[in-house]
Amino acid sequence: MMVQEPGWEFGLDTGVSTPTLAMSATGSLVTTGSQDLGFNVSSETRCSRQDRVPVSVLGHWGSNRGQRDEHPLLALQHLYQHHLVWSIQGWTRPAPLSFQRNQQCEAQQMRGTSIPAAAAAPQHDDGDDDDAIPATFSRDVPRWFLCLLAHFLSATNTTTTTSSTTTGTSSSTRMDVLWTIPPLLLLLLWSSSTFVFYFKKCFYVAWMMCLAVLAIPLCLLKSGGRDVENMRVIRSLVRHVKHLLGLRFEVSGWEHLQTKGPYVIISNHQSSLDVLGLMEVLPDRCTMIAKKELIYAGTVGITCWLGGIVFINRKKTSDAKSVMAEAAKTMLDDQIRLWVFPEGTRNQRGDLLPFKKGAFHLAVAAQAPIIPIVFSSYSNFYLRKEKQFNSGTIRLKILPKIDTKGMTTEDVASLLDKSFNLMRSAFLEVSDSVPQSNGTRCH
Ligand SMILES: CCCCCCCCCCCCCCC(=O)SCCNC(=O)CCNC(=O)[C@H](O)C(C)(C)COP(=O)(O)OP(=O)(O)OC[C@H]1O[C@@H](n2cnc3c(N)ncnc32)[C@H](O)[C@@H]1OP(=O)(O)O
Ligand SMILES: CCCCCCCC/C=C\CCCCCCCC(=O)OC[C@@H](O)COP(=O)(O)O
Repeated sequence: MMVQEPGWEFGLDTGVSTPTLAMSATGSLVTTGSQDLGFNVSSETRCSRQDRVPVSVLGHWGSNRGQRDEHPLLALQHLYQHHLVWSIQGWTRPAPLSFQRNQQCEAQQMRGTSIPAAAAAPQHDDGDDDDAIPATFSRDVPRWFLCLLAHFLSATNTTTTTSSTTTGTSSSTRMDVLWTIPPLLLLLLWSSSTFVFYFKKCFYVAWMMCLAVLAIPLCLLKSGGRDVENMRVIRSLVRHVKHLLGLRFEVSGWEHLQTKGPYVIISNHQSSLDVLGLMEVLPDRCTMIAKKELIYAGTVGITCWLGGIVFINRKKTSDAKSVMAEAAKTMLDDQIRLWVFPEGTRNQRGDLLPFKKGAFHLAVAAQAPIIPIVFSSYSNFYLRKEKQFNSGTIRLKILPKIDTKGMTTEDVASLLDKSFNLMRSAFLEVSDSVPQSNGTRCH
């Protein structure tokens, strides 16, 4: 029996230095039910390199390797991995195309006229192992993505078309689409580091939001409202997230956190991922100073509020100063520790930003010691510009406390300088020795 599935028609724009693949879901992918995947290329494809050339891809799923009911994705994967992507890359090389795979393609069985005859397909064998994935494969995400999108579009088209006629066919196709999603994600995760980057980032935010949904009632049950003790709940909820993102922490200097009473922790700030390291070492009765915008971060914002986080308006120094003066009093009254990011913003430039003065005023006002904590550079696993988010190790170095007893506002500048210099050399030291995700050392 000949089964017809909607399919794709690909156009390869060869007029630009990096060819892009355009596609539409208007073509037909015809399954013959009796042969291996077949490809077909129109004759004009081979001559008009400057034009948008239609490349019709014919294939079938169902009878590949004798399995009529093989899941479409397997056939699709087969198609992408071993034929389509390879062939399209082949197009960009001086060698002739290699849309060969199935010379027996039964073009005459195809529906519609937009798909050219099989006889026109160039039958070039470049001698490479068909199963070998090209080196540029993983960097070709957009093409991959378009291919996969084409599959979705065509499957959706089928759903729409068939649903008006047969409800049974419609629901089975819809099931096909649903079943395609998880392996599709796996395929993209396996093939594209850019996709991994966005996926991990979105996952991180979404997961934290979900955890916060859980944290809100737990905090309310624990303390009945806003309380620094809620940080214990938040800490235990967040601690596993590092595993989900493939991150490891190596902490040194635990003994320096054994200090009794209130203190001010200062640390460098590279990304929102710092929250994971922060929760790794967060002492009891410790909360943070954060920008006020964070309170609007949905469930995370509410959780931050419940955890007693002190929100400051960075744009209004006078407001921020009075909030911090108030915080110094609360520190002493309620025996609270405060974590401040003295850089005042996220920074991933491979060095520390000059410190703001608030944390040092705070410590002096409360006559509380400062405990610096340094996070090693994330550049061995996380590069925002390059869209890289691999697995990696983060070193956390807890430095000895710096006493502020007897200090006044006059001493703030020198206290800041001393802290900055200590943290900067610790940052360079821990970042230098941190293992790369590929096993080498970061320099
Ligand atoms: C289940 C899932 C739930 C997940 C929950 C996750 C929870 C974790 C949350 C983690 C939160 C992390 C948040 C991180 C951030 O938001 S970082 C950004 C916010 N933080 C900061 O900005 C802190 C650092 N900034 C400062 O300290 C600044 O000094 C500030 C107070 C903001 C003022 O800013 P600015 O004017 O730009 O800075 P200056 O340092 O130049 O100060 C100007 C003059 O003011 C004097 N000053 C500053 N502070 C004080 C003070 N406290 N008391 C008195 N005077 C002060 C300072 O000396 C300057 O004057 P002079 O130049 O010395 O005359
Ligand atoms: C309505 C919903 C809006 C959703 C917003 C997403 C909220 C983020 C959710 C989960 C992330 C988990 C931890 C959040 C804590 C991040 C704190 C942070 O890193 O803030 C950045 C701030 O230090 C400096 O900001 P800038 O670098 O100056 O900018």
